Amino acid sequence: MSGRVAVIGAGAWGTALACAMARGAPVTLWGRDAGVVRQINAERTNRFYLGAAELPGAIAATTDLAEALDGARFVLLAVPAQTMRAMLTAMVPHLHANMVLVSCAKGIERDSGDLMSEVIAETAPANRAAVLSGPSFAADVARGLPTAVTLAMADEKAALAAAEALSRPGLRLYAGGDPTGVEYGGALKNVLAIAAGIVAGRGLGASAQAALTARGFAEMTRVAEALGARVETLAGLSGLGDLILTCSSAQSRNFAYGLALGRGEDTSGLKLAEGVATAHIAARIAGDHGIEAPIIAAVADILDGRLGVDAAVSALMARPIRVEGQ
Ligand SMILES: NC(=O)c1ccc[n+]([C@@H]2O[C@H](COP(=O)([O-])OP(=O)(O)OC[C@H]3O[C@@H](n4cnc5c(N)ncnc54)[C@H](O)[C@@H]3O)[C@@H](O)[C@H]2O)c1
Ligand SMILES: O=P(O)(O)OC[C@H](O)CO
Repeated sequence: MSGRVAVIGAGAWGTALACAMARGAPVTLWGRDAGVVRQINAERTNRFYLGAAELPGAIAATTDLAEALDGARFVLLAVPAQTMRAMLTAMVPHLHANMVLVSCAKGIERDSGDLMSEVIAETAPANRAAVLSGPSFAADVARGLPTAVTLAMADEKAALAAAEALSRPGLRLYAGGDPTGVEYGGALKNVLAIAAGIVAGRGLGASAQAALTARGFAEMTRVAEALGARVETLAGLSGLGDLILTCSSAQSRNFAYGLALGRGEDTSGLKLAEGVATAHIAARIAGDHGIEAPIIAAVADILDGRLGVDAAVSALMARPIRVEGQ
């Protein structure tokens, strides 16, 4: 399976993915902001989102959706999760049934509780859906640093063909047949990274941060498994791999958001932290299914202003003693 690639969304992740894809073939990059598109084409930079990184000449940026999608075999969707449905709806008139739509966003739709693959299935039912997720900072991928992520589709053989077609020097794709697990891994790690940032910002120590990450992994696995994911998927790149990355680095915008919360700083004006929009719906889904997810619930309560950081930490430490792994 080979073919031209279109990337939708000229923010940090879309531009970084376009850089990687351009190492194999020409790529079109759609952005909604004419100034950003002009800068990419004329100056080979996207300063607001990627600083001074030099972008390859093989990227053709455009604000015209029809032009971006024309002749594309793979369409990489790199817009925020909460805008995915509107984006796809605008794309529908320009789609052909042979295009594979690859969600590269990490989040759960706030109003519906839908995963991005479900949003694709609902808005573009004639197209095959794939999800791409794993430990990958845009700045690293744009520079061509070694990165490995998972591409999952319901049909694992199709996923393998797509992973082969989209792997590039520096960007290695593993194939998977469990899109649900890959998506819950990517979405929930953002919520847990906010929690890890809070712990760091409050100065609670490296031991607490490690404990939070390990218990967060248990929680993420429990939630995803109850919703149909395979446990081994969560132990892979898109679960554990991404959790380790984002729970340990202030380069993560979700961690940075939590850091500010923990320090009592203003969070307005910070860059996109997808976990903020996902926390509440993730906590609700867990509650509706009777799944214990105390860290996710605490993050939702803190973000909604129902609970202070110190009270949340005390409540987590005071939970009944239980057997680990149950
Ligand atoms: N940045 C990363 O390192 C990274 C890595 C992996 C996955 N992701 C995921 O990719 C997704 C996008 O993140 P990002 O880092 O590119 O965010 P970003 O804030 O850097 O860029 C978002 C882009 O989406 C555009 N956008 C915003 N609202 C839109 C709308 N209503 N319609 C169309 N376009 C809209 C913005 O103009 C911008 O170009 C997120 O789900 C994120 O979790 C990001
Ligand atoms: O900056 P974050 O927190 O959105 O994390 C970026 C990527 O998801 C890391 O894999």
